[in-house]
Amino acid sequence: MTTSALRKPAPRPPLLEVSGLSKSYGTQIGCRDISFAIRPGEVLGIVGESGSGKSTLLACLSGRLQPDTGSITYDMQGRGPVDILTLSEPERRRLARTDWGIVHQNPRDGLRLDVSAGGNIGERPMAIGARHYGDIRSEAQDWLKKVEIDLSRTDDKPRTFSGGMQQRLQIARNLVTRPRLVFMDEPTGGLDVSVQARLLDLLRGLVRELGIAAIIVTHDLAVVRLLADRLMVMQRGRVIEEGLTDQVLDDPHHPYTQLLVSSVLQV
Ligand SMILES: Nc1ncnc2c1ncn2[C@@H]1O[C@H](COP(=O)(O)OP(=O)(O)OP(=O)(O)O)[C@@H](O)[C@H]1O
Repeated sequence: MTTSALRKPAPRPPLLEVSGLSKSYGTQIGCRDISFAIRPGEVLGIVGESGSGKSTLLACLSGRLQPDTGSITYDMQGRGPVDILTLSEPERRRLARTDWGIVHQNPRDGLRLDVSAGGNIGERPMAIGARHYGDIRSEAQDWLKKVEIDLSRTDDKPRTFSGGMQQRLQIARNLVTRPRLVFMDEPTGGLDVSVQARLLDLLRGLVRELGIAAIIVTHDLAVVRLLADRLMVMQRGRVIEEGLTDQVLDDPHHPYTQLLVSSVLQV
């Protein structure tokens, strides 16, 4: 056997690596000294009470907010790891269109309400070069089926949809181009409990099927229990506990995480 046959393949670099990220609003801490890495296909949950810095962190990661310090390195296809804070605005927008998805808590923030449901899904493939109308429409309809929206609604505008349908459409719009990383901000927030459960099942199936990495911000432990491989718990802008989701939830070490877990169990 040659020595090269014995050599182990080099470990794949993280898809996203965050180091020492901080953001303040004047004297108010948004998030402070956050570091973590996420690998391809991995789902990271971020939980914490209101005001703990989850949205600030997510906005910095997805390029919507400029952090004060720290670095965010993303493994770009065909280019390798780049610090996204050094990308030009057009480069960052292109990355957001091709490699990333962003699922907002309020689906109306992530949909074009006056464009048909099919058009909402077809826009992303078109933005990256798809031109054949028949193919785009049939792909849009495949996705409507996947997210359980009746095909008779293809040409209807999402403003005529229920909240749950709008959220499912937003998910289809984001996943149609098979992004490698999806940012989700309270994806089931504002929905009825029964609608939430179905949506969570659907999301879990899609994320696993497509092997997408995701960062999910929520205050709902049921969401992370079902979707996240790993969990970070935030309080007052800092990460106070992290680890495998089941480990953190079944054996929380930090008093705040213990409180969070026990308050859910008491409900
Ligand atoms: N635009 C802003 N200007 C000033 N302070 C802000 C701003 N946005 C957030 N903050 C402050 O930063 C801290 C973190 O807020 P952030 O919205 O990131 O928390 P969160 O965990 O996402 O809360 P929620 O779950 O309520 O959305 C809070 O103290 C908040 O008041």
